[in-house]
Amino acid sequence: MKHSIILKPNQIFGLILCATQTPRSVVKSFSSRRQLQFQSRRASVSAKMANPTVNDSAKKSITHVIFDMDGLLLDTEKFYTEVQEIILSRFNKTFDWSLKAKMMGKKAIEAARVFVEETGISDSLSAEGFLVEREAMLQSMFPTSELMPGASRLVKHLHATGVPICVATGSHKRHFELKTQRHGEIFSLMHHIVMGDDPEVKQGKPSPDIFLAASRRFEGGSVDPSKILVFEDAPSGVLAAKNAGMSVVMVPDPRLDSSFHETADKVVTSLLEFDPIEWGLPPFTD
Ligand SMILES: O=P(O)(O)OC[C@H](O)CO
Ligand SMILES: [Mg+2]
Repeated sequence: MKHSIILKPNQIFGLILCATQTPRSVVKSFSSRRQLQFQSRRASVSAKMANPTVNDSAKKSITHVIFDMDGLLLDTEKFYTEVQEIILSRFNKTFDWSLKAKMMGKKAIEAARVFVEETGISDSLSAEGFLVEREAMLQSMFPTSELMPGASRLVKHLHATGVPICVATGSHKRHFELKTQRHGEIFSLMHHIVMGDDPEVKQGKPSPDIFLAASRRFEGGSVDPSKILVFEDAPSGVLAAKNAGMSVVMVPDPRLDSSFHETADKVVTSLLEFDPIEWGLPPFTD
């Protein structure tokens, strides 16, 4: 008897993109279904292709936590927005949140390609040229980075109660150093930090590379992704966590279209709103 598999158009597109961008992940995709979420219409992140929300018993099995950095622990997304607005104004164009949603969380060169192509300025400004142009502005802004509300409280709480924590950021090392120079106390509590220019991070978010690399570096070796809770602000980051088989709490900027919320297992307006009990983690005592 013949068997046939019928895929929807967006699933076919997702598989093609997986095959061209992340061959290692494609192998996993057929057993997990999650890879089908990898891409969507117009190569942007889609919240419509959402995973089912994790059930209560899965939530209670969380043992480890991974934090995103830009826009989640640190209020640094505003710097990227500002320099992109400045550069686009030279071309009499405006920057908006639909473009922001496609760029945020990604590795610099990957976000840069999205920027010049989506705005139609690639004939005048290359992705590499864009990165050079914005660099001086960013270097002056990053040292002023501030923590997001609730970041210090949550990181200190998890560390104090013995929950292993780490950071997985698309930001590369040079920028990481500038952004965190006033926040050594918080970042020193992390067991490890994986950055976008790490050799194990072949593809930026929404590839699962960075979260899987982070999961392998905890004390005692590789941690089962189903026991890991990720905190993210970006659509590409939420998708990366789901592609890695992890649970994810999203803390989105209120200007981000709410359709991007659907992929997350939980959405909170601020880290202050997060309740550890819901995930089987030690309760706050303050
Ligand atoms: O959100 P992060 O920490 O992965 O950083 C990604 C880029 O550096 C900024 O969008
Ligand atoms: Mg982020």
